[in-house]
Amino acid sequence: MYDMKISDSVVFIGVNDKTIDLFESQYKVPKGVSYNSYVILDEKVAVMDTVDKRATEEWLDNLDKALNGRSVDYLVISHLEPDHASNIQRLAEKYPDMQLVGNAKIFSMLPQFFDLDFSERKVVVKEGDTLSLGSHTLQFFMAPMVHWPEVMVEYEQSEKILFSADGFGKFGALDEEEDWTDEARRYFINIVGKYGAQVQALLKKAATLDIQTICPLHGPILKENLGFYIDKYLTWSSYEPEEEGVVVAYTSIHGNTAKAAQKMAEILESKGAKAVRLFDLSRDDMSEAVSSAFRYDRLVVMAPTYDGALFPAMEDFLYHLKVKTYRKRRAGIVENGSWAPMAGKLMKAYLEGMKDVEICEPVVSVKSVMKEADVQNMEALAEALLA
Ligand SMILES: Cc1cc2nc3c(=O)[nH]c(=O)nc-3n(C[C@H](O)[C@H](O)[C@H](O)COP(=O)(O)O)c2cc1C
Repeated sequence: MYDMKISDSVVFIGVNDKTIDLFESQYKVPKGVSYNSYVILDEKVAVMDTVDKRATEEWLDNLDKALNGRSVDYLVISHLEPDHASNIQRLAEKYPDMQLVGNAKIFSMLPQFFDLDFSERKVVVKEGDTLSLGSHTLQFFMAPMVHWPEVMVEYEQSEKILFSADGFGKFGALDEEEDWTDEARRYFINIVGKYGAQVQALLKKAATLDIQTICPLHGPILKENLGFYIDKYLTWSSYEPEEEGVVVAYTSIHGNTAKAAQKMAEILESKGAKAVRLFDLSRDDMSEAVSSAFRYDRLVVMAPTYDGALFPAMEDFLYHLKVKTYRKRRAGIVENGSWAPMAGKLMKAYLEGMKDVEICEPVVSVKSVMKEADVQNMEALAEALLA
């Protein structure tokens, strides 16, 4: 269990969800996910975001315990995505005197989600505004498109805490301690990855603050070695590769491209590739393949032709890379086909549409079963990739 203690006045009231099958209906979360929420107990009491509707009752219990009979003065809404905002109306009904704190965009979007008149209960904040709770003061910073348009983060000045919304979030429930980086990367690349420029803008603002604790809306509270996490975010949001290495992402209907992919991995290893990660896109986790493609500086895509098009899992993979604005990397292509191979041309078209992706030659064209000439061509491709 991660240590989620912040201080006597700032209390974690989030909930683990270990029964969810797919986060956002597409990401496998074998270790679950947490919906984080916090309460600040001062002269005034502020709740920092709510949780998913899957976690309402446990969250309300946690809140009750933390409040110890007190009432809530403010609900700070940093983000309207339902995994954090589902309980706004429930809390507003429970505490009729509670005011809602958000920016103009939040209040313009709020009626889309809830059928309650909040007009008399709004505290509208903008960039740099502060809200005093007593000895604690919240300062608000707008973070549009990280990764919804209304997002803002809050900095608590006395304890130097950044409430970072979805920034610095990680998959995994909090009773399952594991390395932060892989699951935080998978979360970032797949969910926030398209918005690198907006994340960079937020990091610039954060750099002006003295931050001692980061409280995200998913995953552990970050208390030590914050430079490490911020560095990772700087890298991921700038689309720079994190490490040298090659992702070999393949699809195969009958196993021949799979064999060629295995051979490609062996060739790359024998030629000194620092790391080689092989992904069967039909079977391995797609979000892991996508985040690995961003982790390493080189990629080989290998796929058979399927009804004059790409095999669907490869189409899906390249679509994800395109949407997440994959760039600044070196790539190789191996196609397969038995009568009119098209996969190479189609994969090339995807990669050519991406910024600063250098496509290495030769594009290897296997005709059904890999032959010695194909191996030689793959060796030449590996050399060009690793050059
Ligand atoms: C349903 C289906 C559609 C295919 N469509 C094409 C095609 O349009 N053009 C082509 O050259 N080969 C086509 N193929 C053949 C495969 O691309 C080819 O046999 C390839 O070697 C399969 O590689 P694999 O063993 O890795 O699945 C098709 C195969 C199947 C099963």
